[in-house]
Amino acid sequence: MLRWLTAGESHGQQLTAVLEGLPAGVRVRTADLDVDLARRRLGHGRGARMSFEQDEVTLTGGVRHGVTQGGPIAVQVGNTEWPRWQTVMSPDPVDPEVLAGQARNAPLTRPRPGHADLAGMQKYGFDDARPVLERASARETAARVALGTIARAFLRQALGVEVVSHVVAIGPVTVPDGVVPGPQDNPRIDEDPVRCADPATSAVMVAEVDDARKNGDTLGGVVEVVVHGLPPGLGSHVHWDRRLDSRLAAALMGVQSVKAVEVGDGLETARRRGSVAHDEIVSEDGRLRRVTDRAGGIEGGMTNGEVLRVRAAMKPISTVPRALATVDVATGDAAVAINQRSDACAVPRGSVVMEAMVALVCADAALEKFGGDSVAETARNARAYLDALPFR
Ligand SMILES: Cc1cc2nc3c(=O)[nH]c(=O)nc-3n(C[C@H](O)[C@H](O)[C@H](O)COP(=O)(O)O)c2cc1C
Ligand SMILES: C=C(O[C@@H]1CC(C(=O)O)=C[C@@H](OP(=O)(O)O)[C@H]1O)C(=O)O
Repeated sequence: MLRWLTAGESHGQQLTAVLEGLPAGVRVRTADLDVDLARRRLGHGRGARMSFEQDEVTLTGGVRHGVTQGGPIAVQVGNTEWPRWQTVMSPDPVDPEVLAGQARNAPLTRPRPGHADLAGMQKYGFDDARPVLERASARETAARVALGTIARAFLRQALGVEVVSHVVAIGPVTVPDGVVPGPQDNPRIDEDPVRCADPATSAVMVAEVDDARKNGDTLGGVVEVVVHGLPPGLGSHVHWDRRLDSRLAAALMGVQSVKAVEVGDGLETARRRGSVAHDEIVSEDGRLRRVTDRAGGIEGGMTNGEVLRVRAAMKPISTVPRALATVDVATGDAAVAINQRSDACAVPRGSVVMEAMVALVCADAALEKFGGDSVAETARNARAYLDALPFR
């Protein structure tokens, strides 16, 4: 079983992530993590913080000379902004007089509709939203992306699997049907300002983001993660919580701002008749193949050997510059919500986070099926399984 956990606050000293259960022998370097962390900071619509802050990544456990050792893998992602926050976010008590002189420490009492502020303050009995937003913030996704890079390296080296993603909608602007990136398409998609695989749609998306920003507004959208090369039979049809679709949905819904997940053609499938909703099976040169991939590569909660496709819908950012109505909980008076700097649209960055979550879940499902204390053993077990498949 693969397990992972993150700790750390948005303006804290660093994020910490631990990944446990990965076999030995996976080749991964700090520079690989840097690449994905840099991808997570890009995208038209990103906020100011993305340009001035850096992710300082350090592998502090489980990897030696560029190879995993079988033990828990620990990663730190340092915040280069820490020197400006070290008083306000100090883990140890600070002289109240010093703290009082810090504008940054002023209590945040105007909760943002759509953010975690109010519910978190009520739940924990805080009179300041600071501790809530510090942990609710999607800054935490940097730690998940770092772990996702390691899971992706395992999938590639054990099974030849590639995880890619693209933005399929920003606000009302949607890519045409049938745009599905190939296994090597991530670098090309990374070059697009909104990580859209269709250049014509990308231009309209960029204009939509510009228009929202000009009007003091924010946008959400939909990303699709596509996984090439998964063998059939990952996941399970026998228990609800072992189904791969339920695990993917939970992992994607666990990303800040995700409000819906679709597998394959998802909601559209529900509107179709059965005769045009499924993927018919044909035999070609002695191999079984699907004519279409409407199911997104999952049937009965298991991979079916086709390309896996899952979509996650992100709501618009809740720190809306044209601030929303709220109540100042310190006074009970009507107010406008906290409105600091914010992304206008985080969907392109979000797609890199969703890739990481899908890579982690697929790696977990692969280890459940094939096991292995070394990546070579996992690969050997997978090959033996594939060679013995009764219907290929
Ligand atoms: C990559 C990414 C970047 C985000 N950036 C912001 C942001 O700049 N401002 C903001 O208010 N929310 C941002 N969010 C969304 C909030 O973190 C999220 O809405 C909040 O934690 C409440 O959780 P919920 O939307 O799941 O209910 C971002 C989300 C992601 C995935
Ligand atoms: C820092 C990151 O994203 C942050 C996520 C976020 C939120 O509320 O989720 C709010 C913003 O932070 P701040 O309010 O300090 O400007 C984003 O910049 C990051 O992704 O690395």
